[in-house]
Amino acid sequence: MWFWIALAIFIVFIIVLYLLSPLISPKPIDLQNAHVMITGGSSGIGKALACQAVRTGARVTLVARDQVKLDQAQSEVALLAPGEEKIVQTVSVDLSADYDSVKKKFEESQVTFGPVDVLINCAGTASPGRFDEVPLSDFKKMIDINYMSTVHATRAILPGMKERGLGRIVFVSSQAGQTGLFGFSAYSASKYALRGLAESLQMEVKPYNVHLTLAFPPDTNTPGFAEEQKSKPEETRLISETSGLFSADNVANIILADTVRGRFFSSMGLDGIMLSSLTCGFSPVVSIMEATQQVLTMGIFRIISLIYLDHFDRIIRDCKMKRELKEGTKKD
Ligand SMILES: NC(=O)C1=CN([C@@H]2O[C@H](COP(=O)(O)OP(=O)(O)OC[C@H]3O[C@@H](n4cnc5c(N)ncnc54)[C@H](OP(=O)(O)O)[C@@H]3O)[C@@H](O)[C@H]2O)C=CC1
Ligand SMILES: CCCCCCCCCCCCCCCC(=O)[C@@H](N)CO
Repeated sequence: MWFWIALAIFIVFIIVLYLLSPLISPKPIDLQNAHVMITGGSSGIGKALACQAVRTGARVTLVARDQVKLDQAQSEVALLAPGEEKIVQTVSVDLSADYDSVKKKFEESQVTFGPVDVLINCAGTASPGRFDEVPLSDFKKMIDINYMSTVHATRAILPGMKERGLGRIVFVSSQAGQTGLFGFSAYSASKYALRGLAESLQMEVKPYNVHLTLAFPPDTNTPGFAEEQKSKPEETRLISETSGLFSADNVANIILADTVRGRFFSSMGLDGIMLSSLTCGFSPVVSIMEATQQVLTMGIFRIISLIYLDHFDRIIRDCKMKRELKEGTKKD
């Protein structure tokens, strides 16, 4: 009897929350004719995001350093929107270097395509390795490319969004920006930095109807991923593999859908969703449903995480043993 009363109260509670959700969720934005600027748009997840944005009717600016790769991506993406009108343009700039040139080039790109409605910060790179083997310069490189590029691009675009009282900004972090992992010391730190930035900034810009989305992809099949596989410690590879390998299209579709809805977290896959709930901390709330789910699942996800942590420790122990055995037989 009491069980059924409790269950009924719980169901009513969930229904009330569900009805209240629209009160705190931002209004979805319309991508039709919107100007979407994508850093890192010439490759991998960024290029897949550009394709998806164009399919939904947006005009897209691709930003990266290498003009050859940009031109190649531009023609690929433009094929998706047959017609006379130019819907893809490129900007070649090193986002990590000099803010003034980023600002100038971004201003020029808005003369032709209009003010940026959605800025997606996807430019980034990973150089995995053990803490004491990664070149010291790579620690700075990760901060410059993964973090400072995002600061520069966002700084150049945000004033316009605040003035118009409309905008979406995406930071592409990583699951390695939610938990530190073997071999990702330099990379993880730069991706965690994005979270601090996103939470601070979201609080500042919410009154201007600007919404941030922080995306946490797992391993994703891209040229960047193929490159990092070459130097990745075996431990890092095995640990990352638990979360699966996603296609760039799959990741891009989820990020874009969450951006349109103004969700703060964008995660993919079961592990990704569990990890986001577990590590939601003090992050902004945009949906009561999401908040309820976080509250109800946090404890159980912590228990599950202990099993994962133990599994990761075993991987690391086994790899160490295997290496020592190999070195031992070499000496003999
Ligand atoms: N692939 C994966 O497994 C995962 C990736 N991520 C993150 O997603 C993002 C995209 O990754 P992915 O698609 O694999 O990467 P790719 O290496 O395939 O593409 C990276 C893009 O960023 C651009 N870029 C790099 N540095 C700069 C710079 N200084 N200034 C301007 N543009 C730059 C590159 O162009 P150019 O070199 O010409 O400048 C390219 O367009 C990254 O931030 C990555 O950390 C997160 C989780 C998993
Ligand atoms: C309830 C708790 C669930 C816990 C699940 C934990 C799963 C951890 C797997 C982490 C995978 C990290 C991939 C990083 C990808 C990346 O950023 C690089 N490829 C860089 O390009």
